[in-house]
Amino acid sequence: MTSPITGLPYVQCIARARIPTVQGPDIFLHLYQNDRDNKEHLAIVFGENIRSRSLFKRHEGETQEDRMIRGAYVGKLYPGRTAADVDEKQGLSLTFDAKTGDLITDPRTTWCDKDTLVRIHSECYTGETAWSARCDCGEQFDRAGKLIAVEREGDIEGGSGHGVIVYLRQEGRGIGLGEKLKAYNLQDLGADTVQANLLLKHPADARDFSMGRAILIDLGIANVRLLTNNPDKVAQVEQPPYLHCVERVPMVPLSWSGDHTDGIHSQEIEGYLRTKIERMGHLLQKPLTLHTNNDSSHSTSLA
Ligand SMILES: Nc1nc2c(ncn2[C@@H]2O[C@H](COP(=O)(O)OP(=O)(O)OP(=O)(O)O)[C@@H](O)[C@H]2O)c(=O)[nH]1
Ligand SMILES: [Zn+2]
Repeated sequence: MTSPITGLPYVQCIARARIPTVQGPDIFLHLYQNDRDNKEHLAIVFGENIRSRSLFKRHEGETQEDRMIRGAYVGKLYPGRTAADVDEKQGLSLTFDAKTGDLITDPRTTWCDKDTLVRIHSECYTGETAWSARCDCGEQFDRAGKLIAVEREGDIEGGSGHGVIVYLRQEGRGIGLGEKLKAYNLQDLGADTVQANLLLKHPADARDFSMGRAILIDLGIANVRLLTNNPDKVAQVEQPPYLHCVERVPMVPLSWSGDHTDGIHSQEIEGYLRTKIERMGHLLQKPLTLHTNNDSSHSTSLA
């Protein structure tokens, strides 16, 4: 199979499951396969009615039980439920094109035509799992989930329980964990995050967001409110006429707000954020407390 949209990878959601979370709302984890790499890219979906077109499409010969096991069900699963396409308890039912098996989208059961809060997140094992204070990935991941769940936080309009975090397996801005660890050693030797990549003969940013676009389109998202500071991501989410960024929602580091006790505090994160602003064009207003390049204690002959 190839994607019907020129240039985009062909993506297929092969399974979805409800995950109750310690943060509050249930999320629906979607696992995607694609025709470009062997990685399992993910979509963390808030809202049962945001539906993957590839997941919900009827497969020839499959039973209602098969569909429930794949996660292609409406409403909520409960012991003894027999139909995937109908949730009798909630009075919900899905309909399909008899010829193609495609889901027919109905606003009573499927999220459509709404501006949707989205984060396109790239994997960061160190920041999300190993508590790294070198980068802000873990904090941004948590904040994205919180902002999608709430109605409003300060002057930011949240997702009120609807939104998507697309989780792309492009660790280390696409260079992989091994190369990122080498880049960290170069950073301890005085290079910044961009210089370290270049010294390793990688581009400053090796990522490709076409997978993210394909996944959002598969989820029926058309108008994106994108949680990011990265202007490149804003540009890369555009796939006219299918997908548009209607708003950029900034992600200001928690350590810059309030009484400065929240968030990540380390010399490394200061250098990282400073480089994102000064060398990668990130749209953040640098606070005065963030040192400039000239007073960095990291400068060595490498820099
Ligand atoms: N090569 C390299 N990758 C890093 C470093 N620090 C973090 N990363 C990776 O950078 C990526 C960060 O991705 P995101 O947080 O999605 O994006 P971003 O470009 O920072 O933009 P925002 O949306 O504003 O957060 C992840 O893949 C991390 O693994 C580093 O020092 N070197
Ligand atoms: Zn990170």
